[in-house]
Amino acid sequence: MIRVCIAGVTGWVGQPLAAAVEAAEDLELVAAVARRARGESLGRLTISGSVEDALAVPSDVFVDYTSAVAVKDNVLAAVRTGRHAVVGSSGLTDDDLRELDEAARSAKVGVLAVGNFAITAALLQRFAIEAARHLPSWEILDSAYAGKMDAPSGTARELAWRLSEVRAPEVEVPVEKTVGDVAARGATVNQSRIHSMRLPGYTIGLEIRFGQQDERLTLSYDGGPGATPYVAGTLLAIRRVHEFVGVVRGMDRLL
Ligand SMILES: NC(=O)C1=CN([C@@H]2O[C@H](COP(=O)(O)OP(=O)(O)OC[C@H]3O[C@@H](n4cnc5c(N)ncnc54)[C@H](O)[C@@H]3O)[C@@H](O)[C@H]2O)C=CC1
Ligand SMILES: O=C(O)C1=N[C@H](C(=O)O)C[C@H](O)C1
Repeated sequence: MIRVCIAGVTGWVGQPLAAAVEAAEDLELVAAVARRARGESLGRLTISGSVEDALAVPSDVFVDYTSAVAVKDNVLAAVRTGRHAVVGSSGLTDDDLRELDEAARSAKVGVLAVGNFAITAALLQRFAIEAARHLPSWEILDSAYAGKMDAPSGTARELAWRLSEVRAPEVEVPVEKTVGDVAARGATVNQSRIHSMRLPGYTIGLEIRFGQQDERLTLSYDGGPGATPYVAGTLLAIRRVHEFVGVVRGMDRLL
């Protein structure tokens, strides 16, 4: 039986994830965190108001679906107390992930940090890597709901990082030589250009556009209004994270 602690348990993903953990025969939800629901009951448990309180309960895997502001400290606290961690929350930078990797290695635990647990997003990433081997120029468009606080999205950051392992995209006019406002060229993440839009009416989406003379290729991912796609991927990560030591990024190693 894998004992699970979920931070962000009342959230869009946390809530259905807790129900799925409770329903699984090999998993047990032993602790949960949500600041505003502190003291409320969730099945047999009482929701903790802080990660520190939740980590006082013995558990094997800590799962974070809180926010870009809280995730780093939460996961550091979990790995330092010997928990494997599954990171759903977005907002972690490459430097944050290096710091978490160091902490996880010294505690000999695994951290699976996945920008997007949906299979369709994982497939976009795989197809984009293949395309980048043949097409040297691309830019990334990240779209999300108006209230999403972090940019670029975790999905976009992870894609840029994976593409950097293939090559740096070719650009004709170096971005710093832009005439006008350099910000109009988007953010540079691992050498890829990312343009983030935050608009009402949108949920979450990612597009990568490749271009070369006389032809274009666009790969596009669209997340719908429900959290179901993320729950299945997160359950897989909870079951497999004990196989790793240190930080592992992306769904690839699980597929
Ligand atoms: N990797 C993936 O596949 C996915 C990642 N996400 C990311 O997960 C995060 C959470 O997303 P949602 O579930 O939509 O958020 P949400 O706002 O619906 O829920 C957040 C939950 O975290 C709790 N929370 C917020 N700040 C906290 C803190 N400082 N300490 C303890 N608890 C705290 C809230 O009380 C709530 O229970 C976001 O960063 C989002 O980008 C969301 C969906 C899928
Ligand atoms: O904020 C969200 O909701 C999501 N964020 C993730 C990200 O930052 O990539 C992905 C997920 O599809 C939903």
